[in-house]
Amino acid sequence: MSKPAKAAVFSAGSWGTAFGMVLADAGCEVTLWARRAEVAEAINSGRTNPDYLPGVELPENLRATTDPAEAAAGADFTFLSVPSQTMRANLAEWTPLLAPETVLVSLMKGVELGTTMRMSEVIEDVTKVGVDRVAVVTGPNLAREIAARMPAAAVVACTDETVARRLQAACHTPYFRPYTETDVVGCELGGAVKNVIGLAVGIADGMGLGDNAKGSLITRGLAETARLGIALGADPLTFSGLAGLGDLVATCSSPLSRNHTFGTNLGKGMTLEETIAVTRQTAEGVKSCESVADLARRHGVEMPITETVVDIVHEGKPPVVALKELMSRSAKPERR
Ligand SMILES: NC(=O)c1ccc[n+]([C@@H]2O[C@H](COP(=O)([O-])OP(=O)(O)OC[C@H]3O[C@@H](n4cnc5c(N)ncnc54)[C@H](O)[C@@H]3O)[C@@H](O)[C@H]2O)c1
Ligand SMILES: O=P(O)(O)OC[C@H](O)CO
Repeated sequence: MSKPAKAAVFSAGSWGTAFGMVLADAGCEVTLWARRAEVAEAINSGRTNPDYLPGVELPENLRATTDPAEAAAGADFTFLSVPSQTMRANLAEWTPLLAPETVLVSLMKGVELGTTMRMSEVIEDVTKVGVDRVAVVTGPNLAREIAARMPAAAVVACTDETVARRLQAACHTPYFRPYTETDVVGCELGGAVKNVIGLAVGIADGMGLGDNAKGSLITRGLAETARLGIALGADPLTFSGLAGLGDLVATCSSPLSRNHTFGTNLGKGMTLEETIAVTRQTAEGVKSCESVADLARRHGVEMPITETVVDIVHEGKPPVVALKELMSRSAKPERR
């Protein structure tokens, strides 16, 4: 019998912990890196992470440490799950500690501000590891549902399909069904842009605009995601898969989505400051709406919903004004 794969997960937030459970259930030996000692202690002694996944009993083969070197040692796979905007600084610190042949896997759904890099690009840039050792896990995967072992499918993407297959085997459980992909660009853009569209749908829900508005935003949101993807060399079909439509539907329908909830609060009339104050976890779209809009402008791609989210979230434009402007844009064919 081959020995279990060793997995390091940085860090012990909602998704890092929930995905650590998936890996442990799939038979991996898992070490989570936690930023705070009390989180590591609660995981090791109480088999729980009360700050991020209250009420969830964690498996025995999942342990935690605050020592990044201990977490990284000998890992076949190193999973990265921190806020996208801190990834570069975090990884610069962890790079000297990484196991020599480890596959680096992004669990994150964001685009870096300033550079407009996707997370796999940031990983390659900081570690100098080749694309064939950098992978992505994405799809409709709300952490709380996964932690309750509710069924979900996902995509594991790497330009090297053999690596994607190894990763698939490492995280396949009776409730978590990963499919392989080689379109890393499309998978990452699907994940990052759905957070922005999730904010837009949340705003519409908060304003009480109804389900036709929701269906319209999801569909047109997917259209602008695909336009950006095509400009960046992604396969357009990726956006009708789990990383595109699948994740968009889960995010835009669920009260568990932090991005959707953030938008709903804004749509109900909370100020940005009030909304930030009641948001305890990472809502990536709040920052990534700016980097996605920047990326689109650099490539001459029109993303009106994304631009509208930037206007509301960062420019203080009232949602009713933004809605009027979005609806009165010049008429055009659906496909072009
Ligand atoms: N939660 C989900 O349902 C889910 C599902 C799929 C993907 N994701 C993605 O996973 C990534 C992480 O999200 P999350 O939900 O786990 O967020 P979270 O807010 O629950 O956890 C963030 C983690 O990052 C750590 N952290 C925060 N600032 C840090 C810093 N400066 N340096 C080091 N560590 C820091 C926190 O201690 C915490 O452990 C995001 O990109 C998100 O889009 C989340
Ligand atoms: O809670 P959100 O909005 O970050 O969404 C979580 C996952 O990305 C859904 O797949």
